[in-house]
Amino acid sequence: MKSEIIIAPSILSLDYSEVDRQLEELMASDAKWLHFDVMDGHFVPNLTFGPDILRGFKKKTSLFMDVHIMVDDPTFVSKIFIEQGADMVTFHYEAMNSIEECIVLCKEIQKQGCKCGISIKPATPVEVLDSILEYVDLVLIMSVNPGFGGQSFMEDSLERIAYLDNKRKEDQYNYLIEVDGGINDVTGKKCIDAGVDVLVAGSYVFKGNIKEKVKSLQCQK
Ligand SMILES: O=C(CO)[C@H](O)[C@H](O)COP(=O)(O)O
Repeated sequence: MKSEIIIAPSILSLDYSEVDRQLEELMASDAKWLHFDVMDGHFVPNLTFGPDILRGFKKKTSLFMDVHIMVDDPTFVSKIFIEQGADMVTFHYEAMNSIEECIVLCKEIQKQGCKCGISIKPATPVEVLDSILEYVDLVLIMSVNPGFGGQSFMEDSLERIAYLDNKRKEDQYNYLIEVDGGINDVTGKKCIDAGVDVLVAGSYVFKGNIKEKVKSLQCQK
């Protein structure tokens, strides 16, 4: 069955001097999700948004709020973003002590009425996630080292995506596969062919005509 690819523009690359105009363009585009990169300056070497920013965006748009927390304390941070209306919270395997702890947090997030994703950095073997796959709503493959927009896509991410897609078919799991980092019309197509459902794109979407850029990423799988 064919399904539509979800495009999740990352507000990391949004031009904050043009925020109203860019948000209007986004809402007029085919993008259904908005991707929030929350960074604490410690888990990754960059510092970004707190929950007030999410609350502000919620007043302006009904786009699905996809919150990726790159922080040392996902238990605390997930809670405050859920309180402000996150629809999906994705935390990092590397920020937790064990996969068992990840499963506990995943269930806590879902109990709070929010969908839960798990993410891994490029250096982490994808197989570490095997035992959490039955619980999560989404798996996010980082195709750059997290921290900054504008980096080049790591091609070996395609094997990791294909692994998750095969596993999902074999074991009849329902999670979405998302990829983030260096996504454009060329790398995005490769990811779709490998089995991805959600493309996060920052600099590609926000540099140029937003509606056209989103459209160029959108195709059937
Ligand atoms: O999570 C991120 C960085 O850690 C960003 O979402 C990602 O890098 C998107 O930016 P770009 O599309 O410019 O690569």
